[in-house]
Amino acid sequence: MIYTCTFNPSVDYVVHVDELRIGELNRALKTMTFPGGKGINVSRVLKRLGVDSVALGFVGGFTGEFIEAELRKEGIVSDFVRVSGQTRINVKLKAGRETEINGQGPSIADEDIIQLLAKIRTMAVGDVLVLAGSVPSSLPPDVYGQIAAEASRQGGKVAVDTSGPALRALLANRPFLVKPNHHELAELFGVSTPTREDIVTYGRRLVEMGIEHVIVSMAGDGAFYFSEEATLFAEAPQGTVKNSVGAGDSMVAGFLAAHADGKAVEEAFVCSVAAGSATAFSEDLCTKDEVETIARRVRIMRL
Ligand SMILES: Nc1ncnc2c1ncn2[C@@H]1O[C@H](COP(=O)(O)OP(=O)(O)O)[C@@H](O)[C@H]1O
Ligand SMILES: O=P(O)(O)OC[C@H]1O[C@](O)(COP(=O)(O)O)[C@@H](O)[C@@H]1O
Repeated sequence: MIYTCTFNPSVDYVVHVDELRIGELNRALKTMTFPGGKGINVSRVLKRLGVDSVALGFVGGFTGEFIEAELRKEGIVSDFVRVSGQTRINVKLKAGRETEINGQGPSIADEDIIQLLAKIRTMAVGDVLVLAGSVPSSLPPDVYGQIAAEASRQGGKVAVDTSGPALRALLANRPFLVKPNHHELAELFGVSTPTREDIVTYGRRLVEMGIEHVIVSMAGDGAFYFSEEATLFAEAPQGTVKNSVGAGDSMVAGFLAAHADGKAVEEAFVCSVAAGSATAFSEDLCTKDEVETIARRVRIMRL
């Protein structure tokens, strides 16, 4: 089974305006509301690709209830810990360019973490735990490390999509998959504007640190895959970007879905890139048909 864990879920409120006028009244052309947060997006894309998962994490308030209800509608099993605060609302402004305002999220108490750990203890050997998204500011950044260590004790494998201190703290646990974007990778190694050579150097360094699969996404500039056996590069498929929120999460789901299906890494990487771009070209997350259509256009280069 694949478990996704979102410490800081969100209701993603997408607002389209023709032009953003700061300091004035703006009227939206269109608004949309989605259950969000990185692990939740991974669960939603996995479902669309025909793979079941259980969504774990912390939810609270009416926004938390919205997320649970939306996942139920999509046939996704969730087993969240209910916290006393309210799940955040993240504003995604589309005014030609994309601007995001992500909320802080509720406080998580020690008892909430204990409840989550109890759920992790039910994982079986070979299960995958996806730890994705930011850690609420009330928690120490190494909290993901504790959760990852518990998953490993159960014989589970850990996939990671987070950034900053939380990502740094998790590397010691040798996750089976990490998917930073190029900015997150550069930050990890203290570089401000990474060249492609830097990305290859640091991607390979993560492999040397014991990480089995490393995917580095670069939005419209393509993506790299690194493992002990291979360094691969894929150009980003061409298309019109409608909403790139969740593109990175879709990459994680695309890779895991193909991997769960026993596909070779090249094919899993193609599925990952296709899922990322299919999401970027959609209002919501990608569908299976869109991923399959775009996958036919993805060309992999072995370096
Ligand atoms: N402008 C774009 N054109 C085509 N594909 C895109 C575009 N933006 C994102 N993608 C796809 O989504 C993937 C993840 O995007 P990225 O923005 O790097 O991730 P994150 O959301 O984690 O920052 C890319 O590797 C690519 O496949
Ligand atoms: O936990 P964070 O880093 O604040 O990110 C949360 C946001 O990221 C998303 O999961 C989208 O992530 P990506 O665009 O990186 O795939 C949104 O649904 C959510 O609003």
